[in-house]
Amino acid sequence: MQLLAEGTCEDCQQRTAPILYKQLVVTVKTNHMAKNVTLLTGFLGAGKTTLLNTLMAARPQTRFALIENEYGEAGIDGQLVLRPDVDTIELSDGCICCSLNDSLLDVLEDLHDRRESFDELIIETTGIADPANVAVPFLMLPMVQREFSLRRVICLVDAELIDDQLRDTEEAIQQVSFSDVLLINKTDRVSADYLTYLTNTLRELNPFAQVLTGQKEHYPIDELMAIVRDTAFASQPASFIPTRAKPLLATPNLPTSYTGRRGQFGTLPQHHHHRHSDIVSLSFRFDESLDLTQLYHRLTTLLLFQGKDIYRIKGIIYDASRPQRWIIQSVGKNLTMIDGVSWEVDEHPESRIVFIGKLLKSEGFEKMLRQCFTKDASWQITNSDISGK
Ligand SMILES: Nc1nc2c(ncn2[C@@H]2O[C@H](COP(=O)(O)OP(=O)(O)OP(=O)(O)O)[C@@H](O)[C@H]2O)c(=O)[nH]1
Repeated sequence: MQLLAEGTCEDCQQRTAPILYKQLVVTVKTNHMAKNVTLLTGFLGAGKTTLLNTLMAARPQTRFALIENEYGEAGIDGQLVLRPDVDTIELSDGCICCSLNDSLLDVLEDLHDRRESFDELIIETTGIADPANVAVPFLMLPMVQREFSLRRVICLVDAELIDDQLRDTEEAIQQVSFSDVLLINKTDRVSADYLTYLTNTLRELNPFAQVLTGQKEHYPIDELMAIVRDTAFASQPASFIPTRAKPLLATPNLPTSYTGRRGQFGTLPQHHHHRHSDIVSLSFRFDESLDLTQLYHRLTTLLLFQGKDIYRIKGIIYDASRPQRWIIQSVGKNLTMIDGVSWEVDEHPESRIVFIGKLLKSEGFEKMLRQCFTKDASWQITNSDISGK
């Protein structure tokens, strides 16, 4: 060990506090280099991508890397990210809290290899992810901790639907109870009294979280950013870590069975694998034109009669009678359709649509979509039962 009187950070060329041993200089340097990580969670359709776009637009100088996880096969979310310069890594057809946990480590290793190309990392989870499981590598693997500092877990909460979601799904409870910040979104859809009730309910469920409110285009970005920059999550004393995380962190004996993954960041214990009971995603992809008006009417009817079990519809639609792609979305019974960018001349237009809900069966959806095709559609169907992943 080399004795030093003082250190100079090679990255910022500023003098550090007097440091005695070279080992300590190394520690200071690695802390300096650790990339800040923000985990964005929240139930299906709560507004994660909407907030993400606002956050990134508000900080044009920051070079973001983004991990976009969606468990539908269709790969739609990446297309909804508005800043074209963002280094987006899409992990589709599974959830990084369980089936794709190893893939998350692979992506982190890859990002570490090109760490000079970005300043901060944002991870948008799927709407049914357990954020505690996504956080595990950042809290338990020393190699990951050294390179990535999980600063905050922000949970988007749909003001209108969260009450039902908390009643009906374990996933919504996990998300609310693990997060550091609960941002009640879509305040335009509820009354002020209801908002007060909701704030109290959420505070009871997670007394450690800061509760903020906001709506599309009016997010408390400064407040949110200040929180993101707050004390490193991983170094908080255990008493400040939300109750749900404690069993994970307090595991006295790590299981001896591992996934078998080989990589510089190590492996995760298998006991974090879990199932998303009953929630199914059906993904459809096809390259023939479909009638947008017809589709809109059929989806409206579908939501009217089956809305309770359909948590989310997302689609990018090709209608040959229109120059642009159309983005169709539903959350609860609210269906919206907006036009997106035009198809490029050399682009192969195709439609992708995903339905996510409780025990959905593909036959009915397939039949309905077939009825919306303008003519002779050739298409490909995939569906996946999340509970098996
Ligand atoms: N009325 C209203 N709608 C909103 C607000 N924020 C987002 N939305 C809409 O809610 C829908 C879902 O928003 P997203 O940002 O895609 O939600 P998400 O959480 O990323 O969705 P998933 O990734 O599928 O879980 C979109 O149609 C948004 O335009 C809001 O404050 N008010």
